[in-house]
Amino acid sequence: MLMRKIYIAGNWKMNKGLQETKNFLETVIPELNKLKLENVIPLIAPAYPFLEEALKGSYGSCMQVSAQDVSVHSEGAYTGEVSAGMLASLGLKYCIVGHSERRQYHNETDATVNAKILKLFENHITPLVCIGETLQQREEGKTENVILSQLSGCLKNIKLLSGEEIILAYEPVWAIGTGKTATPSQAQEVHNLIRNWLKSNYSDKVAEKLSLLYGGSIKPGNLQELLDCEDIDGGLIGGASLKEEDFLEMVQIGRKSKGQEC
Ligand SMILES: O=C(CO)COP(=O)(O)O
Repeated sequence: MLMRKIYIAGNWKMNKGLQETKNFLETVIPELNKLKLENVIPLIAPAYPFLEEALKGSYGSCMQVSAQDVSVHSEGAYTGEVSAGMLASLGLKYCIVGHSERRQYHNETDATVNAKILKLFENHITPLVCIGETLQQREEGKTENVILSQLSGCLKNIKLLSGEEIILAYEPVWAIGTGKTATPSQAQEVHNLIRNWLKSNYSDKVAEKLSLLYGGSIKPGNLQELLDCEDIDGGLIGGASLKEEDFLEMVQIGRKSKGQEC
């Protein structure tokens, strides 16, 4: 029996406006409603202005909606920022934090990510925390050190008991939007490292239950081989999640993987 939840999570980044968000949901939701999805959770992360529309359009279905980021602050004079409390007031249950694009273009550090996780916890929102090494770090043989340091920095003083309080995504920066996917064995190696770190730093239970997604140039054609890896529990998908038919195909692949009933 499958132990962990499998997420097919679309990070839409700065793509899709209001009408495109509506169109996506009008196509995808009726199809999702026909499926028996036990442990597979379809999720989309639209831009802030369309979260409410996405929540409305997904209401009553298994589709989950996530924000792409959150402020480290609770309220006040922070022009352009959106707090975890504001997201919670919409009824939002998930939020991505620490994406490499936030780290690269907005100078976010592991300490920033840590502060954001705490704010999300206070507001009962599940953080989807991204970590991953750059090409240079991989070529210099630093992948393991980088991943372990990101884990301890992002999860500093974060209490995990069930393992379902948080989702982690391993996204090698060199595989994002480049068409270069990590090979299943490269991805599995890092996922196994993360799973073992969770065992040592939390518990067997947390390591067993925590969903660990892979992200970076996933598409319908390569998702199955990634999901075949023991420690990969779904995908955080950029470009390929924007097309309705690809998203649905990837949900189907998730549903059929890991001995899932279908
Ligand atoms: O950054 C990603 C998801 O968060 C991955 O993006 P791509 O799937 O477009 O490579």
